[in-house]
Amino acid sequence: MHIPIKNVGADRLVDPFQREYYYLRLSITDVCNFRCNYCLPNGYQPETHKSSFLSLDEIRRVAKAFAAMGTEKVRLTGGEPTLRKDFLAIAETISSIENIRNVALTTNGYRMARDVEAWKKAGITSLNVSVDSLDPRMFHTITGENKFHEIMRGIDRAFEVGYHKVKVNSVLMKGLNAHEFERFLDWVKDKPIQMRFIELMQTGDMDSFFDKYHLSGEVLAQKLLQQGWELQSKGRSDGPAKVFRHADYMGEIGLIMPYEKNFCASCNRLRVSAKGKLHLCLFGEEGVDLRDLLQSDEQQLLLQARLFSALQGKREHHYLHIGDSGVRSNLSTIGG
Ligand SMILES: Nc1nc2c(ncn2[C@@H]2O[C@H](COP(=O)(O)OP(=O)(O)OP(=O)(O)O)[C@@H](O)[C@H]2O)c(=O)[nH]1
Ligand SMILES: C[S@@+](CC[C@H](N)C(=O)[O-])C[C@H]1O[C@@H](n2cnc3c(N)ncnc32)[C@H](O)[C@@H]1O
Ligand code: SF4
Ligand code: SF4
Repeated sequence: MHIPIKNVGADRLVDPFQREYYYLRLSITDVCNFRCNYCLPNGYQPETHKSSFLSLDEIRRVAKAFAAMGTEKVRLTGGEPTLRKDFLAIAETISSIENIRNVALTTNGYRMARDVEAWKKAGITSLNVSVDSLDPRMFHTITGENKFHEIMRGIDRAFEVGYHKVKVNSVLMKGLNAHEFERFLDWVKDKPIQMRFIELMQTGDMDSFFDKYHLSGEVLAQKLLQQGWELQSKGRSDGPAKVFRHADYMGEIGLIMPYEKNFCASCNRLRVSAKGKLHLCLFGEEGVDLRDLLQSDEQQLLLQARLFSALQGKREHHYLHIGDSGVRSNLSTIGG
């Protein structure tokens, strides 16, 4: 069956609130080798009746359909995306798709020192690496892995192979790593690093963890403003961080504050899980299966029509402020 896309208005990804989607967060595996206490405290647990993760061809088809509808940036995430054996082929494939200008990666950095040069050659244009602490022991406590020095070597290596900027993610938690805030600021004084502090988000797997460790990003924003940091404006395919700059610092600071009022007003991103479900929001719904329309190149227009029609059901915002994280038990199955 042929669906005339133009006639159903499905050529751009626009939702009922007139938000347009330029940014696809594509999870390519649920598997992870870390055990971050806020994400997978017991490590990745393989499913007994597991369906496989999207193949390279399926990934190419989904990215092509999004690109045809205005997507200009694809972020590879997971689980730990770099654990996939065909990771380089995935990066190369996506970076060769017309209209995709930015192929970004979010990683725990485990393979970075060894592989970052190959990532660059394969077309990864920007790197976000998670570093929850600058203290090797605290890093181990939070992530379950004693890999701090290796990750730091990976960041140095990224600059050596030609990345001009690296973004570093840290979930700041009360009584754990929150006291490192100033230390992180000092760390980026002479480095082209955008240091991002992510507010802990409540997920279904958490019981008292959230109440015990959650730290409001608003407090950090006030501190930055008092210290002379200035808020910068954003581009249309930028993520949700509020970015601050300071004349005395080479690095930047980004604050990701999902509990802030109006956080979702500028939502510009959609997600596809490693098993091929479209998720309209990081929180909330079960997802819309796309896999049956990823089996041949000829299905692209049908796929686009499904994407557009699903998008019309997108909610205006998440319901985290009333403690509702929907079906999301942790963020590793959707890539954050
Ligand atoms: N609540 C919420 N959190 C998000 C959203 N997008 C990203 N995040 C969180 O922001 C954190 C950092 O995300 P990254 O994968 O580094 O990417 P990003 O900051 O969105 O993207 P860039 O601006 O391209 O660097 C992760 O913990 C995500 O879970 C979103 O739409 N909603
Ligand atoms: C799910 S991970 C996937 C990519 C990669 N494994 C990594 O850690 O960078 C993406 C981001 O989500 C963040 N994250 C995971 N669970 C979170 C939570 N409950 N609250 C806030 N951020 C979270 C992580 O810190 C990481 O920066
Ligand atoms: S945050 Fe990333 S590295 Fe840590 S457990 Fe989750 S998926 Fe793995
Ligand atoms: S929580 Fe949902 S609606 Fe809000 S910014 Fe994130 S993906 Fe968009």
